[in-house]
Amino acid sequence: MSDENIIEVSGLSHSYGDLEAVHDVSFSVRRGEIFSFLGPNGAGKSTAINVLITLLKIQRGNVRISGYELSENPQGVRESIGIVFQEITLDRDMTVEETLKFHGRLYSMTAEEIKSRTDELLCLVELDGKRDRRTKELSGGMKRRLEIARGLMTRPDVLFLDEPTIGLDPQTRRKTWEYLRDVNREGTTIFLTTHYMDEADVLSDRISIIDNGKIIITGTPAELKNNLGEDLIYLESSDTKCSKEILTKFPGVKEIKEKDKGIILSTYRDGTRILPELIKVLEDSKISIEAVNLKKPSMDNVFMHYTGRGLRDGAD
Ligand SMILES: Nc1ncnc2c1ncn2[C@@H]1O[C@H](COP(=O)(O)OP(=O)(O)OP(=O)(O)O)[C@@H](O)[C@H]1O
Repeated sequence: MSDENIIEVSGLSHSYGDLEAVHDVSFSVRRGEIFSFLGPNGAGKSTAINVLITLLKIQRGNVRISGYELSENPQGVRESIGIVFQEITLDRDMTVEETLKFHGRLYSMTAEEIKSRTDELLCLVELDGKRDRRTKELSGGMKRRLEIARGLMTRPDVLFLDEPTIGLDPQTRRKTWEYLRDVNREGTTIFLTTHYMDEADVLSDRISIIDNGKIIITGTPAELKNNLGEDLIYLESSDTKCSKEILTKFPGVKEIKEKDKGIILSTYRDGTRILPELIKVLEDSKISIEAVNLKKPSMDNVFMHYTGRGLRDGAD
């Protein structure tokens, strides 16, 4: 395993009877990154994550996490990971503090370690003031934060989260993203599955789009969007007609339309790269630029491009 990669997966497949839920999936996660599986319901995300966290027995392929080969040493893998499940799995009658302490004892942490880690994590997820509350009295967002804290009790190398913000309201989702970023800044690698495009987009260092059990493409959110090309550039200049004539034949420009006081260009390649070149060409022709706007494709466009269909954003 390369030191850089904390998770390495190659040729992973998993079937339920005749149904192949995960098909020949390969990817790696670098130490310290936030990596997401983005795909619709039924894409195979939970199946894949459940194999990685040792809940499902590996059928085909190789998985290496934190230096442990999953098929040879599932216990080693278990000890190096933390898990936050899709469903709330808290004991309703335990208090916030008891939840973390119980987890620490379960994993044979020393009393001293349990106390200091509990204090640290309750501060991190801002539940310090709720220590003595029973978990059944917490809001959905607080429960999720407590589960994240519990997953971090043993200082895992990697925290796995299956749909971390499912069922939460938009504001609580954003707050949860902030906590996850803080956790990541502390040095924990994060692997998550999501069907929310905005979640994958704003939170991840890299994303694998998964559909029908297969990884369609992997990249940073910017790479995935930039690769699509077809950015839209709005440009107002001192001479609209002349600008249009000059830019029609410009390499990378797909189409030009006049709009409002200027022109709109759609591009074949990354608009951030074409834009400075366009500006230079116009300025060389003594045309001055008065306004510019660049619109990048969204993750919706990316998903649509690679899978041929849409994935509802922000919906359950
Ligand atoms: N225990 C099971 N037995 C049989 N089929 C299953 C089982 N679990 C999942 N599947 C099927 O495997 C496929 C992948 O499901 P999986 O839950 O991995 O997808 P997902 O992307 O995580 O979706 P979701 O977010 O809805 O859980 C689906 O067709 C699903 O119906």
